[in-house]
Formats: sequence, C-alpha cells, structure tokens
Amino acid sequence: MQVALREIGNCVIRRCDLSDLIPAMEINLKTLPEHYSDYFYESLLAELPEAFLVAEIDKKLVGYIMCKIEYGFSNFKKLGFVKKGHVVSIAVLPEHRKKGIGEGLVQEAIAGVKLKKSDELYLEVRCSNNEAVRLYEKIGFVTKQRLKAYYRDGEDAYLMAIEFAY
Ligand SMILES: CC(=O)SCCNC(=O)CCNC(=O)[C@H](O)C(C)(C)COP(=O)(O)OP(=O)(O)OC[C@H]1O[C@@H](n2cnc3c(N)ncnc32)[C@H](O)[C@@H]1OP(=O)(O)O
Repeated sequence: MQVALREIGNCVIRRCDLSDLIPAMEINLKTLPEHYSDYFYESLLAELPEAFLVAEIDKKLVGYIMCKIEYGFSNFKKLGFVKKGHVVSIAVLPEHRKKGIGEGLVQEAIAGVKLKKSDELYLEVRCSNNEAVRLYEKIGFVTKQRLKAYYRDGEDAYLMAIEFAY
C-alpha cells in the first residue's frame, strides 16, 4: 500500500501500484483520444514510479499522471543538454474536476521528477485544451513552442515547460 503524498478533501494522491494500471487505463480511455498499450503503462511505472501517481477517492481511482525521464536539448538554455521530465498523460474523471486534483497531481509529479534531479519538466497539450493550458500556466509552465499537426487528427500542440532550481 502506497503512502499518501497529498490529500485534497477526501481525495488521496499517492504513487501508482501495478494493480492501479487497469483503472488508470480506463480513465485514459474515457477522457483522452490518445491511448497507449498496457506494456507502455507498465514500463512507465517501472522506470519512473516517483512520477506515476494516482488520485483515489473511497478506494476508487479518479485520476492519474504518468511521466518519463529523457535526456536532450533544454527548453530554456540555448544548446544546453539536460535531464528532462516529460508528462506523458494526465487526466481526472469529469465528475471530479475543478477540485484541485489536477493541480495536486502535477505538483506531486514535479516533486517526483525533482527527486530524480531533473532540470526541467515539459509536456504537449492540444492548443484547444484551455482548461489544461490554464492549469499548467497557473503552476508555472510557459509555452515554448507550437508543434504543427502534432496530433493524429491534425491539431497543433503547445509545448509547455517549467525549469527547476536546486
Ligand atoms: C500532457 C497531457 O496529458 S495534456 C491533456 C490533459 N488532460 C486532459 O485534457 C484530460 C481531460 N481533462 C482533465 O482531465 C482535467 O480537466 C485536467 C487534468 C486538465 C484538470 O484537472 P482538474 O482536477 O479539473 O484540475 P484543477 O481542479 O486542479 O484545476 C482546474 C480548475 O479548477 C479550479 N479549482 C481548483 N480547486 C477548486 C475548488 N475547490 N473549487 C472550484 N474550482 C477549483 C482551478 O482554479 C482551475 O480553474 P481554472 O480552469 O479556471 O484555472
């Protein structure tokens, strides 16, 4: 059983267990058009459990965030090569939104990638996804690029990133 990292009312944010993967995949299927194989979920959990987190209310999962670590060019320093966290996916079930659960998941994922000494955290988000963009901006992410036709349906993405100081 994983310890609570943060409590928001009756919602607990904690690390994901293997047994949470199917409920997390179900939330993803209900909430986002981008889906992944079960192998991909398992590998993200194995590689970065510090930033694969779930939100739970009364023993039922209502949200998740999953991330990976990459090495590459900085989104902030010209020609800098850095260790970067990448938010692969985050979602909260519609009936549990606007209670601070999304923010709690992102803040705890930031703490998780900082445990791995990442210099930055970045993500891609649909340009039309105002709720998510507002949430990321509130937390301190800045838009660094517009990625043309990033999604399969042709929509552009914003690449948003946040830099850490230690
Ligand atoms: C990298 C990627 O995965 S990009 C794709 C992101 N995921 C999705 O789009 C999936 C569908 N969307 C979602 O799952 C959700 O909308 C998320 C994850 C984007 C946000 O989750 P939420 O739990 O609603 O976020 P949270 O509650 O922290 O903040 C959302 C809003 O609620 C407000 N809020 C927070 N707590 C409260 C509260 N107690 N009462 C009222 N409003 C509140 C916030 O201020 C924010 O308001 P704003 O939109 O006016 O800025």
